Amino acid sequence: MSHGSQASVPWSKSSVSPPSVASRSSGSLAPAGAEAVAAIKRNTAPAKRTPFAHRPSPVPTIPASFRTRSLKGYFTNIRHSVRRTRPRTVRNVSVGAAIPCGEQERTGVARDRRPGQRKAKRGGAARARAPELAPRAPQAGPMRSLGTSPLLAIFRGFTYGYVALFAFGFFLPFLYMAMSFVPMGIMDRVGTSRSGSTLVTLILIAAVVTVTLTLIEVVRAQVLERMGTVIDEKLTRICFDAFNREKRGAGGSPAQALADLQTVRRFLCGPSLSAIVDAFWSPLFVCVMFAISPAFGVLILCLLALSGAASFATHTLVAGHMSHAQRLEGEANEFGLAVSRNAETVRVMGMLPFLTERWYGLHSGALGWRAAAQTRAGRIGLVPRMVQNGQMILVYGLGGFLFLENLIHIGVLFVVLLMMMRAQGPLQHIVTNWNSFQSFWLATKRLDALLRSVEAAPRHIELPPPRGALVVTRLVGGPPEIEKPIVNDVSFTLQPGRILGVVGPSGAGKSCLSRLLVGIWRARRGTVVFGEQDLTHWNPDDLGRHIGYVPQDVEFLPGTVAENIARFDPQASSEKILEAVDMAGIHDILRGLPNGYSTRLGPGGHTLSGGQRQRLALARAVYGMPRLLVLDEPNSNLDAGAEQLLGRSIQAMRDAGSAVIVVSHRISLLAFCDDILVLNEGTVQAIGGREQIFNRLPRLKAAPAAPPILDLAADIGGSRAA
Ligand SMILES: Nc1ncnc2c1ncn2[C@@H]1O[C@H](COP(=O)(O)OP(=O)(O)OP(=O)(O)O)[C@@H](O)[C@H]1O
Repeated sequence: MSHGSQASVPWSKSSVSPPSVASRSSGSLAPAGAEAVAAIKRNTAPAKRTPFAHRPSPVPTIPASFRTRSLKGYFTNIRHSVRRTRPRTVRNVSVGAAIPCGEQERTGVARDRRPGQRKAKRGGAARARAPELAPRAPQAGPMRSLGTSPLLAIFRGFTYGYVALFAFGFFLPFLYMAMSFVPMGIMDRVGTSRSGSTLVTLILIAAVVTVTLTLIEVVRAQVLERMGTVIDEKLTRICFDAFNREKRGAGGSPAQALADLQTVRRFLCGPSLSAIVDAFWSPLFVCVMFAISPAFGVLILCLLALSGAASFATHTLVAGHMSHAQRLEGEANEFGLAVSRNAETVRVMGMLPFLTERWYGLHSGALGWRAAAQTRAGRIGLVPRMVQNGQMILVYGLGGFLFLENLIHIGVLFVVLLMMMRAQGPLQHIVTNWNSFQSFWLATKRLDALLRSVEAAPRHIELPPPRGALVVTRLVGGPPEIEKPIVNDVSFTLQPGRILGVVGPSGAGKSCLSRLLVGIWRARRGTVVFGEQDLTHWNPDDLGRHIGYVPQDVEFLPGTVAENIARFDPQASSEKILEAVDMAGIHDILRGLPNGYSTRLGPGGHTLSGGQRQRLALARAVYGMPRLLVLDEPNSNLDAGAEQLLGRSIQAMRDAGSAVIVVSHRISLLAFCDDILVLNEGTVQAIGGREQIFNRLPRLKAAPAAPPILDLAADIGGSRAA
């Protein structure tokens, strides 16, 4: 049986003829694909819109007024400061990082391009020369120099906004003071003169002050909220993008980066910042108290010192307990998530009781440390709390004594109480929320490290589409987290229009080699040159469009089948998606899905079988007809018929001029390969043409040219038909 014959698999759900991959090379769609295109076009309105394109749900977007003038005068400052900072921020933060912010900076750096946008001129000198890399000045180490901190550069954009907040903070104390004098006036003037008009005047003054205070507080909260939104908008995509690229020493996870961003945003735009601003004016209230009577001044200073010392002692003495608790909480959460991920296996093998105990051990450990911390903090805070609860008595007692000594007027006590609250309030907030200040500082350090790592990334110039061989020279590499390289001294050249099969025993390093070839890991030594350019010269997003990759463990992202095939490209055309489907020969799978191309995948979506996942992953890999296709065990879950389709797909890709690498344990797939590389313990044991290797290695030679199971399947089909 020839390889080109169609596979008929009697037990498959639909006996759809595999698409005619031969017609692909002529540029026309295969019949099945053409039908589907026609069907899609019939059901599509407006005509220009692709049915696969992501349709955004009507979620509220950031109001334009957040970036434009909405509250005249004050907001003008913020808007100007943001606009003035934008170029600097872009230069500092996102150069070379290929951040998909949609802004094409004029830095000469290759940015994300939408499909359809033209690349630089093909061929010529650009192709022949190695690209000029313009490395940035190294900026290792988090928060090494505040002056060069990219995060600070972003915050600097809000200088005027923060100055305005500070100015608000200047007026507020006077308004609070004015408020505090009103009850004193009522007691003093109205009490002695019994004048109704004086009372009305004082109440009117109080009303005006109250309205002004409330307005200022509301405006201040709104200003902070809007600044927070702008900070978020400027940083969210950078953080998400940077963390999902290489982890350049920043540590953590994407979720951590976004959580850090939330922490920074909440701090800078929440009550903590207002407390800092207000705290600047606390000395003014203390001075007023000193002016009323030095005794009150000393009292407030003593109270402040006591509460500060208690908070410092609490934070210092429970820090160890809290860090133990947090570590165990993290471990318990991770363990719990791992158990949930493997819930079926856990249940079926009766592991749940043991795992519950293990998880509870971690969880109760965390609880224990927290309880110990709380007990200790409670003991330390006992005296300050008592003093705080009794401070009114202290003020009244001291005030009564001073009144008896004729040193103060009794009505002054209202002023003193209010001044005390205002002086203590912000400082109290800072000390009681010291944890949020610490979290802010740590989150800032991590974000700064992340942004510096983005800055330190090499710049990439736009390269023409790769044409030419994949040349691997003395490649050494492996997982970055382990010191010893897995792949050692591997060299080979793969011309376009060839299929290389990589075989070897389990653990030989085949998957590691695949990862190095597609650029997931960087080579420690040696080079991988693709289309006359070293892989490291490419902007990863540009390179990705020329590479198709099917990993060993296939995962799909939350989205429709079509979106997953189109790699979530919002500009994907129906034709391109169908071309990929056609090339991978998965029409039968699509017909079996509840909503065809619109079936949702990922968590909560439709569950595909292992074989279906691999075939769909192949469609995603061949989307856009990449020049290099690397398939890591793409047939491990396939039946013989599907394996035949896979073989035909890779041959079609080869015929279209792609270089194809197939890692496989199954010898049957090697029949479709032109060359074979045998890997063992990370090194090349043999490499050459298929027949040559078959002749050298008896076990491979024993493999038939076509898988026998296919004949068997055909026989079964034939006997059934008869
Ligand atoms: N991320 C990683 N971290 C640490 N070690 C790894 C990592 N990935 C692979 N290894 C190690 O590298 C070696 C080669 O693994 P690799 O997955 O490349 O083997 P393979 O030839 O693909 O095996 P198989 O055919 O079983 O998939 C193994 O010993 C494995 O433990």
